[in-house]
Amino acid sequence: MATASKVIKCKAAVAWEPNKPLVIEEIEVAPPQANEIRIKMVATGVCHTDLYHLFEGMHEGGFPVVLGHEGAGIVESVGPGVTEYQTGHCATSFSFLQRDTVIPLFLSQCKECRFCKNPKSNHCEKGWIADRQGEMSPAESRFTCKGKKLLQFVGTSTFSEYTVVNQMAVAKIDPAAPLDKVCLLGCGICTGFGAAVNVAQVEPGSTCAVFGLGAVGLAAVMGCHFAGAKKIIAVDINPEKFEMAKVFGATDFVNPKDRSKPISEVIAEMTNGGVDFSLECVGSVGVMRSALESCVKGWGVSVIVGWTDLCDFAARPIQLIAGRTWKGALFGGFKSRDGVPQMVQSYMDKKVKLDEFITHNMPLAQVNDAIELMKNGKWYIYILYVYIIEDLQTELYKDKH
Ligand SMILES: NC(=O)c1ccc[n+]([C@@H]2O[C@H](COP(=O)([O-])OP(=O)(O)OC[C@H]3O[C@@H](n4cnc5c(N)ncnc54)[C@H](O)[C@@H]3O)[C@@H](O)[C@H]2O)c1
Ligand SMILES: [Zn+2]
Ligand SMILES: [Zn+2]
Repeated sequence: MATASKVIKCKAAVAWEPNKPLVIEEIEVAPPQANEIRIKMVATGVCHTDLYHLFEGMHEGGFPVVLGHEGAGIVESVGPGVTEYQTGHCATSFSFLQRDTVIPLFLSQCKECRFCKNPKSNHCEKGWIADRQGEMSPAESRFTCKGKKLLQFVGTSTFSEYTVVNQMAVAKIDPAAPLDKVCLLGCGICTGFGAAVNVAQVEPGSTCAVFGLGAVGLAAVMGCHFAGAKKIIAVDINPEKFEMAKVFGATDFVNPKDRSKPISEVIAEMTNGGVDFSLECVGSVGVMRSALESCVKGWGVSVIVGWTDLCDFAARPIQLIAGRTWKGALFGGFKSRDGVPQMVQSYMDKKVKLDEFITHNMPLAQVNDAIELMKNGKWYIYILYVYIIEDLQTELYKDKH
């Protein structure tokens, strides 16, 4: 491969500092080192966690950084020690056909640590998250721009045409899967769906409430429906989200702004004392409490999915003594390298929806428009690296679309 072992110059959206628009820059991407894979990105989504880092997180050491962490791409080259991922050897433009298609992961699965070996957890202790959670990026990076090191957000950085990721954080997927859809499985969809199916373990015939209807919450609604819940109450302060929630299986809709009572009381009245399962997909400590209080005493389970590391949260001990369980879930409880290819398969088998989450297609150059749309609650945003797709569409996508 002509680019292997060489520094690649390409475009990336750089966040130089918090609260400022991203800047499209030419960056240098170093070749992969031992156990690393350099990936040519094809498509990426935007997740609220990117916005959280840019506008709210206050991670002083977290800039300059290349954001983006739910993408899909093609293996361009691999470093020493990488044997499971192929780059192909054909020099023609058709060489992409022979290369592995992959989804980079913010959560690693080394398959060797005690957490990876324990089926009860998906918290690998080898990835960046183990000791750099406060900064949201590993200390090392393969990116530079104008002589400065750029951090790789959560070890991935999908707002770049190329990125380098450790093989323990890369999922190899079905090469027939459309990358411009399955990229969404890199974060939000697995997070919400798995929180319902793997972590809450929603049961057939049960009642559920999902708070927050961004991509994560909509995926949680889809998970509740997949698991056979009979009543799924969708809660959001933006009523425009309800039509979309219906598509994924929501049966009832509550806008807290229309109610004078606490939402937990409204839900208790709708469900004879509270739901069996509730999921918080907002990232607000007040909503977390409300979701817990919306669960029925005795057996109700509430799962925290929304992300915030800036505040403490509170509840009365009696709420747990009364038999409720309060849990949290990272990446929907999926062991990442095992779970993502399985979810890709579920999409290919039409068991989970992805296309319905996509509201906008944009080139990387419009990344700031995408961020604005998401800030304004325009559902899910999806960025397409059109210039790369143009290269590939006659190869990868022929006869498939
Ligand atoms: N735990 C994990 O592994 C993980 C992974 C990815 C994302 N997240 C987090 O999940 C959360 C949701 O992500 P997203 O991309 O879907 O975000 P989003 O911004 O698209 O959606 C959030 C939704 O919550 C609604 N909302 C705001 N305040 C509300 C309130 N008081 N009551 C009800 N609804 C309210 C908004 O209108 C919006 O529809 C974020 O906090 C994100 O950081 C967690
Ligand atoms: Zn995310
Ligand atoms: Zn591990």
